[in-house]
Amino acid sequence: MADHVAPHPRPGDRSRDDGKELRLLHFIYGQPDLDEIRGNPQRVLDLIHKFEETTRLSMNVGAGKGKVMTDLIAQVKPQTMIELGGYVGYSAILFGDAVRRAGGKRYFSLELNPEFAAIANMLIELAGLRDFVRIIIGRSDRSLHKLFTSGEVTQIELMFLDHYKPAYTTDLMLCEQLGKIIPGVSVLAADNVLRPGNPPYLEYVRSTVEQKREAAKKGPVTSYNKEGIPQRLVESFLGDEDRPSFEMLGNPNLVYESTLHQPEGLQDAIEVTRCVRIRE
Ligand SMILES: C[S@@+](CC[C@H](N)C(=O)[O-])C[C@H]1O[C@@H](n2cnc3c(N)ncnc32)[C@H](O)[C@@H]1O
Repeated sequence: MADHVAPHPRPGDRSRDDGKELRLLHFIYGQPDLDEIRGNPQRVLDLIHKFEETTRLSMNVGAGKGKVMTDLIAQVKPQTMIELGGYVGYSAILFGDAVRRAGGKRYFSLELNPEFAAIANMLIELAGLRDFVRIIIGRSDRSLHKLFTSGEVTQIELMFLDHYKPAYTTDLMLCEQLGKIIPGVSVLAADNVLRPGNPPYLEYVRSTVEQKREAAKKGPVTSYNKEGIPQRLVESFLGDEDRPSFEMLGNPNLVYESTLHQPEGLQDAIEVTRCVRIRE
């Protein structure tokens, strides 16, 4: 391995490099009734929940917010869904299965950490979703750019944002400037907008066209806005010094309708944002 390649997980990653993700894989593949689990997404998810009774994985979207998403998937019925941040595959299995049941064709899971991606691939295979869910390893902005420029993805139908918190806004701006956010089609669902919180993203998707046009006068965005995002998250995954891979212009003329979906009893919520029209 070239010595300039940073190891995964990087310092600050919340996995704390304690091997719990590998222990999860052993726990699941060590089940005596493995043949009955094969091809059954719910059984794999149940085993992840069981593992979490003793070892907290901490980064899964979880059942409560997961239900918000599976309801949304049943309503939107995307042909293609993209998630930013796959971790060990919990959301890819839950949402990939829901997209398939809703008649969809493909689920892309974009994950930075190749070790997490390898584990997720093994669990997705066990769940019987190998031909449906594709994991793409790398940083989300470059992976999105490649998916768009290769023509594999022509528009955002439903995108789940659950990765490096400061990159939520810039990744959305990248989709906008490449013309992939389509009025009446594109829906965005962002996790962790209350806990730990993502004020720059909420401000962006809730601002008016006038406010965005005003902000755009300052020129392209070349760094991450980290205001109000807890420092431990700013230092996770990409690190405090990191910058977006592209200059982000966005498209200030896109009009969004954005609402918070907070399951009862949870402190966190998912922000669901629909692009409704474009202002000329
Ligand atoms: C909160 S976890 C995702 C949990 C997953 N969606 C679930 O609910 O099962 C965040 C993941 O995003 C990944 N990540 C962080 N920054 C990223 C980036 N810039 N591009 C792609 N993945 C990233 C991390 O490695 C981590 O696995």
